[in-house]
Amino acid sequence: MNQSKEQRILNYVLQNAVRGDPCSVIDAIDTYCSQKEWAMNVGNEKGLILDKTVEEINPSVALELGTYCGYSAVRIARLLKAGARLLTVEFNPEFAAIAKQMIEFAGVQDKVTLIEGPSEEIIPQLKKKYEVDTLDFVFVDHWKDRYTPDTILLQECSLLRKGSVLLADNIIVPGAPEFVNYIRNNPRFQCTNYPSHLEYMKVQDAMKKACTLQGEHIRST
Ligand SMILES: CCNc1ncnc2c1ncn2[C@@H]1O[C@H](/C=C/CNC(=O)c2cc(-c3ccc(F)cc3)cc(O)c2O)[C@@H](O)[C@H]1O
Ligand SMILES: [Mg+2]
Repeated sequence: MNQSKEQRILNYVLQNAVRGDPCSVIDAIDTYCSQKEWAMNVGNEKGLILDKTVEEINPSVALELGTYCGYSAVRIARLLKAGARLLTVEFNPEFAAIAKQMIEFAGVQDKVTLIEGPSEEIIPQLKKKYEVDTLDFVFVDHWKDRYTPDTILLQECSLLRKGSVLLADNIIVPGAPEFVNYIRNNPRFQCTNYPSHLEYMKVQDAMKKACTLQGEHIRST
């Protein structure tokens, strides 16, 4: 059976990157996906916005929704301080298997917990099963119509505290209009827009950062 695109990306990394060097893995994926086959990794331009956000927050506990091949998991994990961890959620078993190998080859497996399953099932398990108190940082990059329900679910599960930061990819392309509407009109979040370009393309895209202004829904007395 012929290989999947994701398998070809992994093979290119295994043959062209340096084991244990996350930057070489990131560069290899960007090289392959800009020269050979486009793929929906956050890419290097939006990746720099992701890097700066992670460095600014310096999270102890980070969550990623939509691992895909593990590109942004490696990008985030390489910046985490000792003892900090990234939980990344992926429900496609083939992509999860690719991402697992990508994360291990990059040498960041000690910082990354790859959880296979749908976010709507995993998020309610984070506190008890994955020993999460609250999340310092969440990178949202899964199905675009799931950004809003999962942001609501994170709040319902008391996983966001004052100061928790969400960073959402693809605000323009493919777009997440419902999420933009939800987050913009929600007094509990302070938003910042980061115009950029679609990975590997000269097409406008953007990321949106949403900072939580208050954690648990404080009942107004
Ligand atoms: C069901 C919701 N819960 C989920 N739980 C766990 N994993 C999930 C979930 N949804 C989706 N996933 C996984 O996340 C990934 C999906 C990401 C969706 N992303 C996009 O569609 C996307 C698409 C584009 C794009 C842009 C322009 C185009 F012309 C074509 C595509 C660019 C991007 O940066 C994107 O992120 C997959 O690995 C999928 O298996
Ligand atoms: Mg994306």
